Amino acid sequence: MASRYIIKKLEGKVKQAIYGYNLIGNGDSVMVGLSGGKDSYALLDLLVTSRRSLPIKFKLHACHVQASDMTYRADIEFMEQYCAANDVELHIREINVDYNPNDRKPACFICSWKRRKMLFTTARENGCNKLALGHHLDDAIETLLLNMINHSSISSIPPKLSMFKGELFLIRPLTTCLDREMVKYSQLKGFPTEKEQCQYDKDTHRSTVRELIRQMELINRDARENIYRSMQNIFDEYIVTKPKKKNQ
Ligand SMILES: Nc1ncnc2c1ncn2[C@@H]1O[C@H](COP(=O)(O)OP(=O)(O)OP(=O)(O)O)[C@@H](O)[C@H]1O
Repeated sequence: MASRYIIKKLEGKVKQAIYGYNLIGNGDSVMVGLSGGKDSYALLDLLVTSRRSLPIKFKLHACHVQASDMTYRADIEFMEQYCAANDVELHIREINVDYNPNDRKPACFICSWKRRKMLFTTARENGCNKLALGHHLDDAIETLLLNMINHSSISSIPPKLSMFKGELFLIRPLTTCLDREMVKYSQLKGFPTEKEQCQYDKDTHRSTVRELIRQMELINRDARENIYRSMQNIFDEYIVTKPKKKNQ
């Protein structure tokens, strides 16, 4: 009963995001970035379910990008079986991160930049007009806080973003889903976790922000959702604007 509830709840959240943010329409070709982790498997599975249940006709592709010089390895066999059984066209691509420890940029930054580029290229080569990523609510609020702390900006990862003058849209159908819900969903559906972790898999800033959010929940147990919703409630008159310069 509890498992049925969480599955239905997430199906409802994804459906709401699809309609509420106009993420997917008739005739769309959607490519899912499939890392082999719990979030992107859950995303792909929830989109497979949406395609069956919603009156929207769309094609599904999945693309897994493997960094040949990193140790992260996903279960490719499972991916192939899942995609074949669910009418999803799978594309496996390879990149070289070519990380030099003397570089100023961390390995994760270079890897994710090259991976993103490969996802864009593969989506466009296959006529996809949407690229779906498995970011969820926790990712959105962690990014918001990190951008405030590090870049003095109020910005996050939006549910829909136009790229290449509207030729491709980046979409995030899990935008209102919580990380703990994704963990549960993936366990219930029996999705694999990655076979081998990446050797650089330690974003200490993100884990510190995660801990900070847990502390915030001690003040208000709805802190997580409230921080997310605060991006939808910006009161122009009650924020600090930039002061005018002398000659303005
Ligand atoms: N190697 C990859 N190949 C294809 N898509 C990827 C890959 N890595 C990440 N992505 C996409 O980018 C999203 C965000 O990546 P991130 O590394 O933050 O993943 P995550 O939060 O650990 O999610 P997941 O559980 O899906 O790995 C993923 O959900 C997925 O859609």
